[in-house]
Amino acid sequence: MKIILLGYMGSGKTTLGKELATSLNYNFLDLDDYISDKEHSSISHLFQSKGEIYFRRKETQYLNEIINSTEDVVIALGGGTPCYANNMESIISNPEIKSFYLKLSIPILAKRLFNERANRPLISHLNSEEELMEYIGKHLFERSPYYSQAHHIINANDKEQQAILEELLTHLI
Ligand SMILES: Nc1ncnc2c1ncn2[C@@H]1O[C@H](COP(=O)(O)OP(=O)(O)OP(=O)(O)O)[C@@H](O)[C@H]1O
Ligand SMILES: O=C(O)C1=C[C@@H](O)[C@@H](O)[C@H](O)C1
Ligand SMILES: [Mg+2]
Repeated sequence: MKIILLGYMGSGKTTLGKELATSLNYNFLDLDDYISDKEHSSISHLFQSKGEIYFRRKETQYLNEIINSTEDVVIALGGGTPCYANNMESIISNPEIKSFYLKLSIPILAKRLFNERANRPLISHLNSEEELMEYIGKHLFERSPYYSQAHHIINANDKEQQAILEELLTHLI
């Protein structure tokens, strides 16, 4: 089986994905790290040097490579992965995959991301938490229709990592 965590930047996909994989004794794969390794470049540098369209093409290519493999794995997607090409369709139509949307409110995401925005090329130029909140609000509005197609929607607001992990596990065992 493959378990996919998806959601906005900063929603905890990478952090939680590692924990979930350990609990299930599965391998863990972070799609952003996978792209960085394959392309020998950080995501920020890839955006700068080759542009977002190139990044999105590679993101879809590597997503398909991973989901068509045979191993049991927990996969943390990039924040935008579900919203490009036919990525969400590939995920929900595959009977081997269970997907989870980690849903968080705009103010919580903004608070979390403000100090971590440097490595996230879409938001690194924003100068205040208010500006970031405005950006996230608009962006989430566009992305929610994709995220909401996940098999399960997990309300992750104000929840400790352990509580979210336990909730995910109830859907898996
Ligand atoms: N349940 C939680 N409560 C509080 N903080 C959390 C929780 N889960 C993750 N975090 C923190 O939120 C930040 C973002 O988490 P993480 O990098 O896992 O998000 P992500 O969804 O993988 O983001 P991206 O899409 O940009 O890769 C980190 O600083 C992490 O420690
Ligand atoms: O939300 C997005 O579009 C992105 C999120 C990150 O995980 C990276 O995949 C990249 O910075 C783009
Ligand atoms: Mg991540």
